[in-house]
Amino acid sequence: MFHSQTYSANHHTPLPADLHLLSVQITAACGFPGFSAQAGILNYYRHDSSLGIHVDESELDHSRPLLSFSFGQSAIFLLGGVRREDPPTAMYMHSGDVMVMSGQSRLFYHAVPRIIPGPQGQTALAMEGCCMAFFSQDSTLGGVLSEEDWALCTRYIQSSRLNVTVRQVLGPGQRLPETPSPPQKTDASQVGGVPGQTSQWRKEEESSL
Ligand SMILES: O=C(O)CCC(=O)C(=O)O
Ligand SMILES: [Fe+2]
Repeated sequence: MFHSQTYSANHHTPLPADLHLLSVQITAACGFPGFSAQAGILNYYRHDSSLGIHVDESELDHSRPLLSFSFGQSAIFLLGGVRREDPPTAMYMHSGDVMVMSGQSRLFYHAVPRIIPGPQGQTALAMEGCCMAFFSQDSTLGGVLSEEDWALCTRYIQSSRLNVTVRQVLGPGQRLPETPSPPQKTDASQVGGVPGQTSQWRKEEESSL
């Protein structure tokens, strides 16, 4: 079952600057200027993983779009409606796909019931196309990954799916409460991060569909 999360003003790791810029550019191109990428959540899926039905409503401002980037193996994504019982539309999410949930769909129920192998060869290609650019020399993360680490990531993504969602948490004039939760685990997202923007890590959990 998916548990709701809360954002904290005092416990966060910075969001990678590249991911921030990419999110701002995609949302602007989709007609949503002024988006601020304030939080990121990473979902790791093995071949037998799933994500239960939920609505992303932990953010304080729901009027801003939510972006979802997919890498590695494919997924079946179910997009429902505002009510849990609304019949869902099933769609594939392949490596390199970006989904923008905006307007009404920002608060639609959704779930990931199945991970399926990506189209032959496309996983590796999308990895190269998307992630090489992400970790390129021009990038703030450039040079961070050794060849050995890169080989490890490539192997990992050949049997797993990685999904990154990027959200704007606060509307104009809104502030996060300070919370006493323990500091989050540190990771590569701290390199070249955007101060004041959050990166959270969520392990996927079994579906309750
Ligand atoms: O993995 C996905 O495609 C969906 C992730 C998701 O719904 C979320 O992070 O809230
Ligand atoms: Fe979600």
